[in-house]
Amino acid sequence: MPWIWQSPSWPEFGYDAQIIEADLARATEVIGEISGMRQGLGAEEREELHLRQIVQEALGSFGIEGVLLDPAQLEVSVVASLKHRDRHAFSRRSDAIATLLLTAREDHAPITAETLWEWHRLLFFGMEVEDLGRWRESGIEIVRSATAGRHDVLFVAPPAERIPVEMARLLDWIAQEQRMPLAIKAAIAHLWFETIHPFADGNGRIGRALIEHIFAQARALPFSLSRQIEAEKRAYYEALQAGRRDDDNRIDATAFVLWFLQCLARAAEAARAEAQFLLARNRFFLRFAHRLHPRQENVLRKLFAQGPQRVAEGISARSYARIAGVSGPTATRDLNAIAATGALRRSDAGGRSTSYALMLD
Ligand SMILES: Nc1ncnc2c1ncn2[C@@H]1O[C@H](COP(=O)(O)OP(=O)(O)OP(=O)(O)O)[C@@H](O)[C@H]1O
Repeated sequence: MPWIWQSPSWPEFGYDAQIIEADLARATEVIGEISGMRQGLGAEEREELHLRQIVQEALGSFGIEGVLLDPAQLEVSVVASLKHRDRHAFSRRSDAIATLLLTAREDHAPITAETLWEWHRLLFFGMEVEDLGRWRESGIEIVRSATAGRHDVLFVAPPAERIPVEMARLLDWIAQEQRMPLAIKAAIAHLWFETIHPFADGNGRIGRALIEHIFAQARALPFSLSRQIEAEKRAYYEALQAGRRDDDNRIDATAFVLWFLQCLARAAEAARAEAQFLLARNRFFLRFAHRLHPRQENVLRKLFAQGPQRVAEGISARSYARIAGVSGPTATRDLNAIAATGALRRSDAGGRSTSYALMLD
């Protein structure tokens, strides 16, 4: 079977503007809403959201099989990278990943082959991988579930000797293309990059960093898209396959572009909920912190750190005692004192199951 890169239309990617129109409008609208919400945050809150975003992205999408990234370690690395953006000496993999993610989002220089090689070195910092920091030197095929002796070849990428020319053409297109809506440009660049599959490993992750980089040319995405792609991996793979239809004189990428825009909107909606939660938390402490004992505030902050679901469950004397490291009677006394400030409301259940709801506005 001839592969798409063997077609005479390669690499003329196109899409049906009418089919994607509504989804493009939706994605643009919700991204705009989040950017607007961010404008309304204080500098500290914005920095916190940014930090969370990078950490989530790294955790959700930049781990390596079998080598888990430690969230706390990663946070330290991201904070350090945010403070010293030009640093080049790392001792840990999490430092290198944090630098990769920040560079992809914040470096406005046109992307070159050297940039991508550098990202590849950062991605695999401290690890032994084939063709580190350069294009792959052997062939690659993408297979579906390779079981002993049998597998379906989904796609064969272009041979290694074509990569320098193919990548030069893609990078040139990224530099030149100015008219296309950014979200569509990012989708096509990603699809094109994955079709070339220029590295021996890490093509998914570098391709996702490329998306962030393209958005950052105008305005960095105010949330993590990689995390959403990771959560929808099966549909993503199908969209990659479906988004390369040979259509006489062009490659019809409509199916992939459509999926990408919808994924973008879902990521933005999740980010909106997170930002709203953060704002509600800040308003909560603004209203009540001055009336709380430091231990009480500390327990409530720990609860918020566990996310919206945990906060919605409220807190019992038992969990308060565990979090604060105090006895049951002290926990009950503290909870009643907090309830007296109006920050908590005691549930009617009573007895051992008594729980206190947090009074968010
Ligand atoms: N049919 C396909 N054609 C082209 N590219 C594909 C296809 N299916 C998957 N891909 C891409 O290949 C990536 C996997 O390639 P590779 O293993 O080199 O990347 P990775 O970064 O190590 O993996 P991951 O994306 O799972 O983190 C997928 O993330 C996807 O972007």
